[in-house]
Amino acid sequence: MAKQYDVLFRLLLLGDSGVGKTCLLCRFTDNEFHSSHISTIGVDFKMKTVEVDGIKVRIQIWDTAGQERYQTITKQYYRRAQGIFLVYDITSERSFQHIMKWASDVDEYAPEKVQKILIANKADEEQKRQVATEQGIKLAKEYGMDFFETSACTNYNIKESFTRLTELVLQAHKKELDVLRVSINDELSIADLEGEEGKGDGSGNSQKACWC
Ligand SMILES: Nc1nc2c(ncn2[C@@H]2O[C@H](COP(=O)(O)OP(=O)(O)OP(=O)(O)O)[C@@H](O)[C@H]2O)c(=O)[nH]1
Repeated sequence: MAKQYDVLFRLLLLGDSGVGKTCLLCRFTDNEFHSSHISTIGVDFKMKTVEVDGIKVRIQIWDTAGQERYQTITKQYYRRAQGIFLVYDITSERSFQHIMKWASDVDEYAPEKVQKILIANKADEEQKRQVATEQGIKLAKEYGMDFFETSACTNYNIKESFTRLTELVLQAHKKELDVLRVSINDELSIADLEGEEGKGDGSGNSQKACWC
């Protein structure tokens, strides 16, 4: 059977509850947006294949609950991630301040080699903005991360930010690409999936199977 992708990566979305992690994921994978907020319970995931520099990359994107009470569960997923989106909401100064806490958790629980980018979501809500673009740029610089303002609502910078993180992960794992290369038949064992594609985390924890 012809291979459908060359390499499989795991990316993780982190940030406070309500910053738009689920909407970013749904916009990227399904080009959908819904305006209601149903908090993710535990973790959920979606898959998408993208082509970067001629390499077909299957990305498994884990959407975590931003709520404090799920953090014991969500931290267990950090160590298996190759790339992490740290997401805040430009209309919430609080979500921006909390990026430092998310970043320190990543330092503690994620692999050293993990690639990170900073996402300032809800860029369409200019009239409600509490965090200036310059503040985001400055913070990203301090942490050595790339920075994107995005809008899941208007589809602004969504493909660009997911593609960029995928590129960074590919660069970081160049030497191991041969090891990571998988055939489609190996997908389930290599990915060590906890559920089937599109069925959330398989534990029944997922209330929101990406309705958005
Ligand atoms: N205006 C605007 N609203 C957005 C955007 N992205 C998400 N939202 C809204 O923000 C709310 C929260 O979005 P979610 O994606 O559910 O937030 P989350 O970060 O996944 O939240 P938790 O699952 O609780 O951690 C919803 O009402 C979305 O419609 C955006 O880019 N612009």
